[in-house]
Amino acid sequence: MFHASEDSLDDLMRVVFKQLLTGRGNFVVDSSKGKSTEVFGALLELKNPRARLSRSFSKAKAFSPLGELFWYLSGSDRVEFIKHYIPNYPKLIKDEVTANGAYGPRIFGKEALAKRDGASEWDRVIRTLREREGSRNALVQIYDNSDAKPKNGDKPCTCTIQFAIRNGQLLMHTHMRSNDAFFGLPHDVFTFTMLQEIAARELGLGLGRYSHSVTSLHLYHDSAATKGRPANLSTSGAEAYYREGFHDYSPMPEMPLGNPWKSIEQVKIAEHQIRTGNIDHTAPTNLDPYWLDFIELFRIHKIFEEMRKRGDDLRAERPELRRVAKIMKEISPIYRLYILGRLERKQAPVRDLFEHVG
Ligand SMILES: O=c1ccn([C@H]2C[C@H](O)[C@@H](COP(=O)(O)O)O2)c(=O)[nH]1
Repeated sequence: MFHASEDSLDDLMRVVFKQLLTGRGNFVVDSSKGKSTEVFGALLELKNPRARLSRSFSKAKAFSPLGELFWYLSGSDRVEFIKHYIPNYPKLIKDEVTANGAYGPRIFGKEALAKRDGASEWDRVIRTLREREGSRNALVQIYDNSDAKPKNGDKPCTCTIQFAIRNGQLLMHTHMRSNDAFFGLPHDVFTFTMLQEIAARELGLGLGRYSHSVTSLHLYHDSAATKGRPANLSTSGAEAYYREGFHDYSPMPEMPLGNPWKSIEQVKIAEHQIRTGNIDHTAPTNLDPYWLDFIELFRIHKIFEEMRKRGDDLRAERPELRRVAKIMKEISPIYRLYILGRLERKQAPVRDLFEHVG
């Protein structure tokens, strides 16, 4: 059994990668998704669930986990939606249209309609905890026995998410049957700890620790792209990440107090508008900056996606990059790292635009 308890996602990834790159007792497994090194039976704890975004050079990603979170919150199983944030998704699940294993419909109902009516699994869990603080019953089962039957390549990797109140704080424990340490783990820790903080706010409780157990925690071996499978550079990526050393500890800001669902609904509308082409959609001005920042990140992601699709030269892109620089000055400085990461090669020729940011 592998066990790690750390303050931040980066510290957790560091010890997990160390185990998978150099630890003892690992297995080498040849699965349908490729060869991997596996630790069988892992228990991870994140002491501060807000330290859920990597601050590294190589794994600093905010747009795709945030997109995936809002995919869940929207109760969507549409590949079109998640593809906007994770372009490889259809290849990974071998379906262009429907993600059979999507977590959102299972937690919030299809298109979150059950959530709107207070009848989703999420609402049941919240009610259970309101009725009985000591409950050990506040869980949502995600993987279902029927998932074993071949529908498409996409079987949920998460078995259960469970919440509990201890010492006045909301704890959360996720159990996964299978977790890709390089790509899946950071996304899953981000989305689940966000759900934990949403539930804590809805219940008016403090945010406790996050724990995460995995049956097969694995790191794929590097492999070239084949017809059905994208290239995988997880092992060399994990080595590069490990060589970076220790990372800055910068938790995300706290979610505003009070029931967050009204704000979430507004962000969901804005996300949909922006993703589907209304890039100038303006959010209600009474929305807390915490949530407005997410909308601006969705806007920046869309701007970059459109630029990538058009493939213009930097001169043509300059007005849009100026807009990105302006947004960057206005939102929480914690997100600058992720925006700068997206600029990559663009940064040098347009350096002047970004000189006075931060
Ligand atoms: O939330 C998720 C969903 C999928 N995976 C990874 C785990 C496996 O590497 C792969 C699924 O493959 P199977 O376990 O279904 O073979 O996707 C995750 O890490 N997290």
